[in-house]
Formats: sequence, structure tokens, C-alpha cells
Amino acid sequence: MAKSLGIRGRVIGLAMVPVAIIGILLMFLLIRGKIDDLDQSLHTRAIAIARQLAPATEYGVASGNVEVLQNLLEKAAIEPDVRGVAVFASDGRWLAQVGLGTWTNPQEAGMPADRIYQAEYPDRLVYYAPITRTEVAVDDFNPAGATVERPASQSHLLGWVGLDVSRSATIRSQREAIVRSLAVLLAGLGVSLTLAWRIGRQITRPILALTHTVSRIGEGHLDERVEATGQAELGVLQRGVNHMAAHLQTMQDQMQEKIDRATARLVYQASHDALTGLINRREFEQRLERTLLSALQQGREHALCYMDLDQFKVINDSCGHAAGDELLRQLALLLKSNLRERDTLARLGGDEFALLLENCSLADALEVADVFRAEVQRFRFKWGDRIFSVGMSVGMVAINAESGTAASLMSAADAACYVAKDHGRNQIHVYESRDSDLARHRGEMQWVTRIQRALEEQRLRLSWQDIRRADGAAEAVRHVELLLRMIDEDGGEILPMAFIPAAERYSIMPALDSWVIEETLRLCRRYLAARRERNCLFAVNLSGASLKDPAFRRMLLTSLEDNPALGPHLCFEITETAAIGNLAVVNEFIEAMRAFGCRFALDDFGSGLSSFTYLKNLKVDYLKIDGAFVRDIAVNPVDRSMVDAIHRIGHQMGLKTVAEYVESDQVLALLREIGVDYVQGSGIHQPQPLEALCQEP
Ligand SMILES: Nc1nc2c(ncn2[C@@H]2O[C@H](COP(=O)(O)OP(=O)(O)OP(=O)(O)O)[C@@H](O)[C@H]2O)c(=O)[nH]1
Repeated sequence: MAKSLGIRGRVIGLAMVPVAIIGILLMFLLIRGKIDDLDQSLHTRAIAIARQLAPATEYGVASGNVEVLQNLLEKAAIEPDVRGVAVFASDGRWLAQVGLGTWTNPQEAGMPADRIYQAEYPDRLVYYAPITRTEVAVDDFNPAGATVERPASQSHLLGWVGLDVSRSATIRSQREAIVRSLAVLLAGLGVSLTLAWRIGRQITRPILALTHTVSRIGEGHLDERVEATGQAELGVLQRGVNHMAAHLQTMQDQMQEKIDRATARLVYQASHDALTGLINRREFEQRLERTLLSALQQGREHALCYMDLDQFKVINDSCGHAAGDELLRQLALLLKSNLRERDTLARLGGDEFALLLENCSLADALEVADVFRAEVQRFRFKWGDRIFSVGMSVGMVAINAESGTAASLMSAADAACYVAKDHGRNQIHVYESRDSDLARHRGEMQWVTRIQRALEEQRLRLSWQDIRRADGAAEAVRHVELLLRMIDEDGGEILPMAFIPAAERYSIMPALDSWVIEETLRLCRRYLAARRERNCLFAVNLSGASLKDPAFRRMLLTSLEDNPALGPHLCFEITETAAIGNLAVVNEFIEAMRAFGCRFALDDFGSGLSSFTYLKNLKVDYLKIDGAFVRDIAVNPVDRSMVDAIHRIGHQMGLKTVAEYVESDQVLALLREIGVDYVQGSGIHQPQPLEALCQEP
């Protein structure tokens, strides 16, 4: 209870509790004293009356004169508080009585004969005083004739005087005393309470003001202050609270400022590209939405350009990423400086920029875009002692009342940019929905999705096809080429020529080649573990993109370092175009793989027609003659001569020749005639699922 009291309640309690205790004690003592005094005075008066009455009745009792006794009793009965008086004979008989009185037979009750007996009742006191005869001895030698009381032992009991006195006056006085005392006590307590209340208020008012201020500060009203009027500790507390609030307010202001700055920075970062300071794709798309809305609602005409730098990777690859970054920064500045007030330029990511030309017809937009393209072409990028020129391909799409969504506009501009690249780069292509180039692009994009899903859903398989000696002789080591197949959603087999072009164009080849290598290594391990009679040389194709990909090369190197025994069982087939496009990298790779005993074949040789010069520089073991020449040697003498020439040059260089696409015995016979070492094709061996190879002896 005390815990729930406030400060004011406690102060009042502190003042009132002792006052009340002392007051009640005093009242008790006073009332007690008063009651005792009143009782004592009644008792004294009654004893005095009884003392006087007893000897006075001696004669009446002794003589049996009731009249005398009655007179005496009437005189006694008029004394205050006397209810009644009575005289009893020594045998307890009642002799006379005046007034009320409830008597006991004194003789039967054994009342004492030598002293006054008192009986106490709640409303009255009753006294029995003995009446004795006094034997008077006359002393002849006492000249004054004075009487001498004999000793008590010589007294003779004559009877008793009964006196009944009422206590009602005493009780009334007692009640009055209690009421008065209580009134005084209550008045005292009331005064004390008022004083305690006032003192309590004086103490608690500033404290309550303080608690109010502190709770307001706690609620976040940091400008709240308390009036610092207190002295001593209270003053210190009030000033301390004000100081604390001021400090908190300053800190909050500083914190708010920091939060505002950080928020502004985050908002900026969320909408801008960190490298160039241009707006980013997200922000650009939002602005495009607004622009599209104005085209739809107000019939305005705008244009969207998708700009992609040409061969940007060359800068990254030859000078490093920092150079690429610097080029992007400088080009962003260059493009920005050519911007009109109402145009929006953004970096979408990588080397892709977007330009939104508002209130601009397609013809005007073409002019503007060409200015941008020409500026980029004129620009020279210096990095160290090297100077680069850059091209930029632009895809453009008109934004008008017929346009679809912002997303479809972006995708149309992107597709148009792709066509600009496909047409030789550094040019502008305007999107038209009936564009056949765009249709092809869309077809490839669908393949990209299907390949990625096939990889995720593990719907890729390997087939194998024998590469046999052309003369039909058996070989100690079996030579097979592993061929990639995709299984479509319905379980049908898709040949690589359907999806490889899209995979090459959209950089999925390293992922496909990684899958092929992993499968081949697994197969090779299983084959070796089975300890067959004939060893096997597994030939797999590697794309130019994979050869250029450092991560892919690292993966292959690590796999062979972990399983060096597999090296002599692997043959990598590289196309002529892939090898020539990356001669330094390919040669380095061949060196590294040869250290593990791997062999190499130059695939589709002859298709590039730039081959012979490079052939000297490539350390390969096999030369695979492009099937396009082989297929028709029976009917086309030029093709036959080409195959013959390739074979002879290959042999001159110490290479084994392989003819692909051998589909008939007639072709096989001609190849034997030419002297080609190996043959491969449906006329020799139809590709088969991998399981069949594992079951072969
Ligand atoms: N330095 C740098 N390079 C980046 C950044 N973002 C992406 N790239 C690289 O930019 C290159 C973009 O390549 P692509 O546009 O596909 O190819 P490209 O060489 O420009 O060839 P085309 O576009 O076909 O003409 C990739 O190699 C990315 O790794 C970047 O912020 N800084």
C-alpha cells in the first residue's frame, strides 16, 4: 500500500501517523484519568455519607425508633446521586428505607462488621456500613468527663446502613469527556492534515513538474523544459534535467541530420550508377513509364535509344577492368555533354547506355543518336601509352500512342541494338515489328532459356560415335567422339546444331562445355576402372568462348591435376575459327594440357579458308577435314581436291587426318584412295547413347 502512495501521500502519512498516535494516546490517558477522578469523587462522597449515617442511626437502631431512622434517611437521601438509603438490623432485617435501592441481606451476605463494604454495578455503587454500639467507660479520674472509646474489640454490631448511589451522572460526565476529547483530537488531526497537505504540496509540486517534464522528454518532446526555481538539491535536479534534455535535443538534431544525409545518399544510390553518376536502369525505367504515359494520354512522340559499346571487352581484357571503368566514365561525360535539357541518359549496366528523347520525332531522334554515335567514334581513349577508338551500336524505337509497355519498349530497343551489332556494329538500327533479323534474335533468345532450363533440369546427354581407321584395320586404342544432345520437355532428342549457335552468341558455351567435361571425366574414370581389353581415347569439342574463359581453363586444369591418369585418354577438338581467334590463349592451353598427355584435334578444318598459315602454329595431333568437303567428294571433284590437299598438307606436318561426314561406302573408298587416316560419319558408325559404350567389350 505504502509503495503505491505518491510523494504527497507519503509526506502526509509521515506527518499524520505520529500525530494521530500521540493524540489517541493522550486522549486515552485523559479520558482514563477523568473517569478515575469522577469514580473516585463519587466513591469518596458515598463513603463520607455512609460514615456519617452509620453512627447517626445507632440510637434509632438501638432504641428501635423507626421514625428517627426514617428522618435520618430522608436527610441523607437528598444528597446528590443518592438513589436510596436503608437501615438493617444486625440479623439482616430491614428497618427503614428511603428512595430506590436494590438491597442484599447484609447478615446473609456476611457483610463485615468492622468496615464499609462496597458492591459495584455498572450503573450504581452500593455501600453497607456497619452500625455499632460504642461501650462508653466513665473514667472517674477524668475530670473533664470526656468519654474514651473502647478498643474495637469492644464494639457491638447493631446493624447496617445501606447506601445506593447512582453512577449515571458520572457516566454522563465520562461520555462528555470522551466526546470533547475526540472533538479536540479530530480538530488537531484536521489541522495537522491541512498543514501536512500544504507542506506535501510544497515538496511535491516541483517534483511532479519534474516527473511530468521527464516523461514528456521520454515521449520524444525534447524541447520540454522544467522551470528551474528550486533551491539546493531540487535546483540541481531541475537544471540537470534541462541540461540533459538540451543535450539530447542536440544529439537528436545531429542524428537526424546524419539520417537525412544517409537517406539522401541511399535515395541517390538507389537511382544512380556509382561509376558514371548517370541514373540507373531502375530510375530510367520509371522515367520511361512517365514518358510513355504522356505519349498515350497526350499523343506525344518520343524516342528510346539502347546504346551498347562495341568490343568493349577488348579494353577490359587488354588493359584491365580499371581501364574499362575509366573508359565508361569518360564516355558517360562525353554523352552527357551532348545531352539536351529535356533528354535523359542512363547507364543500364556493363557497357550499355539508354537515351530517352522526349518530344522528339523518330527522324529527329535518328539525327540526335547519330551525333552521339559519331562523337563516340571520334573519341580516343588513352590508357598508358595505348590509344583506343570505340564504336557504339544503337537500337532505336519510337514511343507513341501505339506503344506497348515500358518493358516491351526496352526489349524492342535492345533487340534493335542487337541487329545494329549484327549488321557490323557502330550503327543505328530502328526497330520495326516485322524485322526478320529481330525474329531470329527472338528465336535465339528462346533457345537461351531452353538451354538454361535443360542445364538446371539435367536434360543434357552424351552420345558417342566411333572414329575408325580408314583402311579398316583394328587399333589397339578405341577412338570415339562424344557428342552433346539436349532432351526436350517431351523426351525428344535435340541435336547441337539447333541450340549451339544461340549458346555461342549468348555466352552459354562455357557452361555447356563444363558439363561435357565433367561427364567425360566421369565416363573415363568408369571406363578405366572396368579394365577393358582396349583403352579408349575420348574426343570432346571445346568452343572458342570456353577456351577464352579463364574460369573454365582453371576448372579443367584442376580436374586433371586431381586425376592425372585421365590425361592420355582425352582428346580435345577445337574448331579452326576458335583456334585462330585466340591463337595465343589456345596455344598456351594446348601446352598445359599436353603436359598431362592430352591430345588435340583441329576440327572442321577448311571451313575458315584462312587455315594453312595458322596450321604451323598449332600443336595438334589430328586434322579433321570439314564434313562439307567430304560429303560430296564422290560427285564434286573440287571437294575431292580440297580433301586431298588438306590431307597431304596435314601429313606433311606430321598430323593424322580424319574425314567427317562419311555417309557411304563410295566416299569411304575414295578416302582410302586419298590415304586419309581415319573416318567418321553415319556410314561408319551411327551415334549411340553412352550406355551402349559402357556395355561394349
Ligand atoms: N570495366 C568494366 N567492365 C564491365 C563492367 N560491367 C560489365 N563489364 C564488362 O563489359 C563487357 C561487356 O561485354 P559485351 O557487351 O557482352 O561485349 P563487347 O565486348 O562489348 O562486344 P559487343 O557488345 O558484342 O560488341 C563484359 O566483359 C563485362 O565483364 C564494369 O562496370 N566495368
